[in-house]
Amino acid sequence: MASTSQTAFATLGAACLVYLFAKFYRSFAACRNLHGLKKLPGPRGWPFVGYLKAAERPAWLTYWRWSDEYDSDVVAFYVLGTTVVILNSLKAATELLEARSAIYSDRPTFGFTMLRELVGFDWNITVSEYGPYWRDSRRAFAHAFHPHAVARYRPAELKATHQFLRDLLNEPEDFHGRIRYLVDLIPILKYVPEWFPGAGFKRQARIWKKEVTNIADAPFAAMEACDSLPDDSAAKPLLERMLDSPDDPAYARHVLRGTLASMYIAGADTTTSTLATFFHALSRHPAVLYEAQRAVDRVCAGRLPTFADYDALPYIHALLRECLRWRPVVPLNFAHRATKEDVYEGYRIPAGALVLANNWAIMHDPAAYTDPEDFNPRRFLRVRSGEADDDLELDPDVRDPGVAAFGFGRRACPGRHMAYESLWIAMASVLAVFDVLPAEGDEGEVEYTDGFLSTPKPFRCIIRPRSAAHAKLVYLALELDA
Ligand code: HEM
Repeated sequence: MASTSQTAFATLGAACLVYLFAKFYRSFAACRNLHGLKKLPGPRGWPFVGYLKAAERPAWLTYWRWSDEYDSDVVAFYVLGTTVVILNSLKAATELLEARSAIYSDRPTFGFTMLRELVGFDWNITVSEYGPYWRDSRRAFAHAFHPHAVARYRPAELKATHQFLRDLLNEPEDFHGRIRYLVDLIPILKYVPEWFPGAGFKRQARIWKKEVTNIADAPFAAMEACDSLPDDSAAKPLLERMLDSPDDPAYARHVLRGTLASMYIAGADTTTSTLATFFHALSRHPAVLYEAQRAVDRVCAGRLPTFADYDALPYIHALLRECLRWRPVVPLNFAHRATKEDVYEGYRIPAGALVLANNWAIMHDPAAYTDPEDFNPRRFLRVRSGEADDDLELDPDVRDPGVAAFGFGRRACPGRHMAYESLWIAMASVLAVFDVLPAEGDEGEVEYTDGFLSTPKPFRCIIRPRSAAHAKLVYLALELDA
């Protein structure tokens, strides 16, 4: 006779099966035609479970191809009870994620339970639900990183850039290691100890939890240990804000701790990867290097660039835009979750659907960018009217890739202004001093990772000063900074 425990397990198992069947059936039924609305086109998969096949990698290219196959800029598939919607055009992404951001600003729970609950990652605003904690953390971010606030970090960015140039003079072959200096430019991270793990860590949940707690604690503890924070620290406005809200100091502390750590998690690899793309692109496109150097020389002959040159160097803005566009570090935008059922052009988007903008497709759209696979900063420039051929300005008719590179709506990247400015000064300064050339035997295309973030795999290039006089500019600038 079966034991009581066997019977209990069998009953429990049957109940689970019935529950799962009912859940899948409900979700499956939910994604069929309702109220006369059309069902989003896309691969169908199996009854109840849906499309279980892993998309051919990189996923953003596969999803983009589906737009041709199904003749629609919005495609969808259904997997284990969840509808995943891919937006392959800027029109669809802005219409849904920006214009209707009241509906599309949540993050998925599906797949994130482990991160949030088991690993204790719930303080990270990138994955946090659209609720009070997220709102408070975003407010804190806005306080430190709104477009006007970021100007306060410019002196620190300039000094750090000069030190970076010195490191490139001394150890040009270690440029991969050296571009990590950008992480220190996320200003509070000056107080983060060196052992601090990178965003790419991958271990089991048990080990993670300890590390994740460290990540959240380290910047905050380091900040608290400082008697007084310098003005160029992003933590300073955040701390002042916390002191301004004495109602619930423990909660304010919790928000601040999570906000500081989120800056590192979301800001480190994204920024350094864009700078690595800059070295990659320059080393493979000597004509662009030459043109960019000429543009810098015309404005800054005999000195290093500063932020006072920001408007006078449109070529550097074009170059930075092209780096963000050509090899986007977030090719498939982080998923937004629909909190309500919605209708887009007669198609039904069920509540709970995950909606992903295909940033790659938007930034390689041939209707917006001619020959999108070419690396060509000139696409963003036009000759200033009535001026000489080399007097260029940004062409307002060419779509700024920033509309997609930093995401959409209420979840759009809050660090974008700081990231943009620190990359701009780094690129202008490198061009003022260095030639960037392919290393012998390493002239081909560089491979990129195809995960959550797409970053260049290690590659070699030659970074050498344009002349002794150019190298001297770096030492002069360092003396002035001291
Ligand atoms: C080149 C550099 C960067 C790029 C390309 C980039 C791109 C992005 C993208 C595509 C998103 C997703 C937006 C969405 O879901 O719609 C995002 C989110 C985010 N980024 Fe950035 N980012 C960069 C640098 C930074 C920096 C320097 C910081 C911090 C100082 C930062 C902090 C964040 C945070 C906290 C989020 C999550 C926002 C939320 O969920 O509400 N990022 N970023």
